[in-house]
Amino acid sequence: MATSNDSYSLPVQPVTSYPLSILDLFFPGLNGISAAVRQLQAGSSDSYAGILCICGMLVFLGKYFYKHVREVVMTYFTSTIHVSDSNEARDMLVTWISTRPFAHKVGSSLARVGSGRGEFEDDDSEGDMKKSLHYSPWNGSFSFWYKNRLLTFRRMQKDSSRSFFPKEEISVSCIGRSPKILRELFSECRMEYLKLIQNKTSIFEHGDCGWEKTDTIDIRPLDTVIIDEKKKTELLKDIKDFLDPQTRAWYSQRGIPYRKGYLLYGPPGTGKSSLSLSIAGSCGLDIYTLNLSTLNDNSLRRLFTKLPEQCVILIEDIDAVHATHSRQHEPVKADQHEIGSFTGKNSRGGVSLSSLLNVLDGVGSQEGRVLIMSTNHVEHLDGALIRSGRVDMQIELGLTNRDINTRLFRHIFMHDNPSPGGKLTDEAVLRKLAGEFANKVPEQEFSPADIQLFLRKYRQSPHMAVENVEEWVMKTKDGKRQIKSPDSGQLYCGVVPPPDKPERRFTLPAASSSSPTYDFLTLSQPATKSVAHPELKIAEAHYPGDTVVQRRRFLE
Ligand SMILES: Nc1ncnc2c1ncn2[C@@H]1O[C@H](COP(=O)(O)OP(=O)(O)OP(=O)(O)O)[C@@H](O)[C@H]1O
Repeated sequence: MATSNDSYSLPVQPVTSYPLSILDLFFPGLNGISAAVRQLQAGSSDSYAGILCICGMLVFLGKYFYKHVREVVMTYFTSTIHVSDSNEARDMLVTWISTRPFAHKVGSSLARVGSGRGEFEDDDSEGDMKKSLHYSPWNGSFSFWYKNRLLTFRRMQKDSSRSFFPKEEISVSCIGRSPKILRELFSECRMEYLKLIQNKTSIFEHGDCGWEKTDTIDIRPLDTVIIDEKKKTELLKDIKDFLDPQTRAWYSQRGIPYRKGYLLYGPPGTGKSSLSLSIAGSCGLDIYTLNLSTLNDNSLRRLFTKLPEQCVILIEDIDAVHATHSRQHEPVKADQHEIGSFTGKNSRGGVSLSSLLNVLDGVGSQEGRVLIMSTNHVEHLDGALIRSGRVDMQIELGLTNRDINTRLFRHIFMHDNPSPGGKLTDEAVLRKLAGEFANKVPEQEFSPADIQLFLRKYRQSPHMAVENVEEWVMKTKDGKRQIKSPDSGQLYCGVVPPPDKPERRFTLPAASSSSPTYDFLTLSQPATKSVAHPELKIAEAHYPGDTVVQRRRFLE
């Protein structure tokens, strides 16, 4: 009986060998395998079990061998360059890799709809822009030849359990201790990338880990922003002069902080954002947009320290946050100078005015940056925020006058816009029509956005635009006329519905509530002022008694 039992089970024999126990510390599981091998040697198992044991042993040792040899090779015989997820070096490398034929053949790819950060476009979607697919190598590694050297590209998803957005680890390695070939590769990636983003403006927003590029758009030519030419030229000259390398030396020799600040102010739709984008593009600078209401003092400081040497920082609607408001007209309460106190969204405490002033021109403030702040209410801003030194130039962008109306007309009906009756090539006709149009539009009544919206409707026919403008003026003025509120005596403005939509009423929420998306049109609650930007799909209301600006998207 005892004999038959022996043939089916491996009697566990005590393993007394000391050295193997110590080895088990380094190679967990090795003890068990060696015991099995010894039993096999002792002839206590059948031949299949023996083969299995040997295979298991080989796999086990092979795994350790490969891991350690790889570690040794990677440490002592290769060079690697890593790129950070949020840095543009990553975009340079992934763009280069993604556009090489070998990248199209890798087994694991990341697919994205829309132009991503360096993905190559699917051949099948060529010509069809709608939801075009883009691919790039993902979660794996592959080798490729570059200048007769074998390089390895690795792109892996990091453990993203603690982050909402998956992060990546990207590197390129080569055999040999010199990273020269890798630097040559990066240099080529950079050159190609610069060519690709030529005539483009990159837009960065802040996320969990600092700045992230969210978009790359074509540079908006300055002549498409129609404002007072003198102001535009003066602004452009001032920024170009500031960016001149000699200016930097001049500033440093005199101990003047090398920074610039501008304030653009005026009613909505007068071109503040458009001018900022266009100026940045014309000067070859990227735009970093700052949303103060999502930040606290620490995150604001961190973001400013991570800004590149030369860039535009854009803070739009700076008056929409309480901390920037003038302290002269109101008693100062503990929380009153905290951004975010209105929305209550910033549970971490918001940004204080002192911190904001500090990052703008304190000791640790970034040199070389161009700050552009925009506001609809310059009168609300704290004097400290816009004092000389912090803001070097204030530019008012106002409602249209005769000159602007004429130029807006000419801009829309430029020669390359064919009219239905043939090409509008006669400059004299265009000049005459523009003059007639401007005569019919009252000055200081409409924003350039209003005028542009009207002209776009008739973009095929300048004649029709001139014919219909008076009616539009009357209707629009009617809609904008001020109405006495029966309840509070506050004045507020009605809002004009888009021409193709029936008027609908909605109730503005109380200033403190966070209301969902809703249709806009006629106010049923008094507000000091309300404005709709049909083009931007936004309605905004300024409440009496406070300076909160409510902006809400309205439905299509
Ligand atoms: N001066 C202008 N020249 C050309 N287009 C303009 C001008 N002003 C406004 N527009 C057009 O109107 C739209 C809104 O403009 P923009 O966002 O620049 O205005 P804004 O002053 O920044 O408004 P807001 O104060 O609401 O942010 C854009 O499509 C822009 O092209």
